[in-house]
Amino acid sequence: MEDDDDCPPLAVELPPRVPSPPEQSPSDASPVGITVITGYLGAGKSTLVNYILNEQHGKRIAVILNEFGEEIGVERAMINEGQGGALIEEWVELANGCVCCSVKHSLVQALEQLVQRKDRMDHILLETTGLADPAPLVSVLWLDDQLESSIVLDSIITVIDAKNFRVQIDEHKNSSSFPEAFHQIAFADVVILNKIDLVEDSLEDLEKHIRDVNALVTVVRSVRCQVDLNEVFNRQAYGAKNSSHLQELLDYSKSVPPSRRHDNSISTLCIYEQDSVNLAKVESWLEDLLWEKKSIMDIYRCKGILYIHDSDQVHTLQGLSVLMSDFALMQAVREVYEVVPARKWSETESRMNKIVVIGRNLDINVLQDSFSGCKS
Ligand SMILES: Nc1nc2c(ncn2[C@@H]2O[C@H](COP(=O)(O)OP(=O)(O)OP(=O)(O)O)[C@@H](O)[C@H]2O)c(=O)[nH]1
Repeated sequence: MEDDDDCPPLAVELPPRVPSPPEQSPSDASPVGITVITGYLGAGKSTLVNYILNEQHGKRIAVILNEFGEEIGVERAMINEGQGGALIEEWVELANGCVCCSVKHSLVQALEQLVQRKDRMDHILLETTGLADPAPLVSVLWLDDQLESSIVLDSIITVIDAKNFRVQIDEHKNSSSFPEAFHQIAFADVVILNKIDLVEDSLEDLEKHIRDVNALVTVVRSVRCQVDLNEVFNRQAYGAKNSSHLQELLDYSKSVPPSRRHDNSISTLCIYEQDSVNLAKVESWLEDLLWEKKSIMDIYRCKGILYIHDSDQVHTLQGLSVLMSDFALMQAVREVYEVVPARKWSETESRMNKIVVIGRNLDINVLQDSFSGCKS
């Protein structure tokens, strides 16, 4: 375990600009949305950040970068703060390792610094290093008690280099491993399929590979990450109130036929159950699924709608699996899931449970049967 006291300061606090607005307590206003930008080395993450900062969208953006020790300043130097475009209110760099592995405290500290002045920003972008596994990071942003109500995880965007992805798919076609990029796709709410100017063959085929991994993801094609910014801001991918969007996604995923894949590939499956379920049983099922790992299945993420016995509310479910080793500095992050009432069932809709599961070695029979055990 690292000793935090020996570390250099991890977050750089900049002096306030003049005139300083009145300090605001984090609970004073609505939470600030945060978008996590992930993607393989060189995919175009900095290009996306620069594009967002320089577009005329009227939002004041704060950016958090994470880099490894010797690189400090490199990423920052590559970011163009924008002239007449978005205003960057704060810069915070995180040193001493990757956000996802060991610097949870400094990330929370950095975010706390930002939210102290959240009246001066509308949105936060967090650009991760290329090899980052987004899961632990997402769980910190999503569920950390210290940050609760100050920030809200808006979405995860994974930038993919279309040309490189094509090569990776071809290389892994006959092997039992899968491209690292697949892992980042599994956690994404939006995939930006970037550098399409460098690809001559079918983009549909690439999109199909992406959707085979994650049937819930929105795919946007781009050159130099020039995307419609409505795809970036206010997606509320983790919002409990976003049940109608979730419903659309679930209905969409139903229409995606399961394709033939290697047994160990990452894929999406959907569980359906008509009968109402018991909330406590569902929670214990989720804990088994996400934490205990009793089977060979590796669940990365799940999302769904629940029909809870004795409740007139549609409940939404979001779950995330994070390896214990990722939590060297964290405690009590055992159950990384959330089940919350979202809205009343309408008279016309048929009540049922639908859960999309994204993971590796998925077995629909095991998932379906074990969930059926939650019936009330
Ligand atoms: N041809 C082409 N080049 C692009 C496109 N998008 C980005 N690039 C270039 O690709 C290179 C890498 O882009 P970056 O934005 O630095 O990628 P990154 O993901 O931030 O890279 P790391 O920080 O090293 O992980 C740069 O030289 C960009 O100019 C694109 O759509 N087409």
